[in-house]
Amino acid sequence: MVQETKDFPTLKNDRLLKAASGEPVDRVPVWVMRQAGRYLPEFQEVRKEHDFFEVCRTPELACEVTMQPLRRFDLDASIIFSDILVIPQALGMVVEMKPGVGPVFPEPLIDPKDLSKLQVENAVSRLTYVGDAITMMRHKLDGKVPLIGFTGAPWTLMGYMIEGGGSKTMSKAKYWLENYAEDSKNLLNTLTSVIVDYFEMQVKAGAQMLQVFESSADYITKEQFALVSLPYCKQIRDKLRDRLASQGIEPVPMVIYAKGGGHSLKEQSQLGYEVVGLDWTIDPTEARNIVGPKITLQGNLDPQDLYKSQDELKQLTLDMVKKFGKDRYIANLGHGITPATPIESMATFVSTVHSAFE
Ligand SMILES: Cc1c2[nH]c(c1CCC(=O)O)Cc1[nH]c(c(CCC(=O)O)c1C)Cc1[nH]c(c(CCC(=O)O)c1C)Cc1[nH]c(c(C)c1CCC(=O)O)C2
Repeated sequence: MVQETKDFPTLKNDRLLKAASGEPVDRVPVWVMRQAGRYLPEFQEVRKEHDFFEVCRTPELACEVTMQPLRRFDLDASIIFSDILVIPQALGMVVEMKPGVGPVFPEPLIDPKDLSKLQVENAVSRLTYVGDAITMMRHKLDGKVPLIGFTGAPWTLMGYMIEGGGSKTMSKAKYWLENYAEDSKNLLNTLTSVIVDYFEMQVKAGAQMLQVFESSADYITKEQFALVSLPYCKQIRDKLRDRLASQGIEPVPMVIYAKGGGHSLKEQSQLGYEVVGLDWTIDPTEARNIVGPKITLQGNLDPQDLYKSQDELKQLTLDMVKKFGKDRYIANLGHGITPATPIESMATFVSTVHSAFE
């Protein structure tokens, strides 16, 4: 099988990939969701000069901000700087990032007739800048740590496309599920197929692990999760595998992270993903009992714990890591790091994870 499609530098730190495949590690690997972001003054500097999506679309800028946290902290992975909302953009929707507000869609999907406006054909061709950033980043990393690619899951993307931005209730998207069931399915299928193309492109460009962000699982019931999330996340994994195998390309490990999906850990562990990401509401010991020994768990410190004293943070991090144990575990927060987090806390979190079993 073809291992890599490009001539990339040799990987020096493979703890993340070892943990994902269940091999023993010398110490627990750690990275942080949103590790490139507003809590870093150097990120703010870049954002003063450039619009958020301009950073995403310009490989040099995307690589620069991807690199920023790695210069400061002893992280075991990098994640390409981008956003889950580049997929709705590639489908022809306008998405703006408003400071202090978040993402805004001036023209969200109102009812099913709006689906015909989506430019589905060859949507991935409008995302080549992500692949370019990934390839450039693999060279810039010089094998320091692996590079993670990502996508939003279909339900989470559908939510943003219908709500027109963040929502406290997802009431409009849930209205679609109830009242436009067939159209909702069509939309979820469309997103699934774009995501498979997008992940294929990311792997070919050099992504070494892939994470699916189902960040809006917390708005739906366990029953709805089984209908609108699990089957599509499974299809993403299975279709991507087939697609890569047919071209002789080795698959990369995959992470499913469903914020609020703690009610369905068993089901998530049966999707064929190597790693299940946990939010902070789930107890590590319970999670391990539910998923069994053959899945790698990732997570799950409450991002708010980074606002506590350094001593408290150390203790909470140690307690967490000890509960998860050294093997089949990737340390992370239970959701993205928040903008006012003290930089010192990030350093404490990373070094505490690394020293946990010394
Ligand atoms: C739901 C979601 C989005 N984007 C993402 C998710 C899933 C993860 C999660 O649940 O947090 C994923 C994402 N967004 C961003 C990354 C970059 C890679 C990383 O360092 O983790 C990743 C992995 C950059 C970003 N994406 C965004 C920022 C901040 C925007 C800015 O610079 O103004 C960053 C660094 C903006 C964004 N993008 C999105 C929202 C809701 C917001 C606004 C909220 C916020 O500002 O934190 C959509």
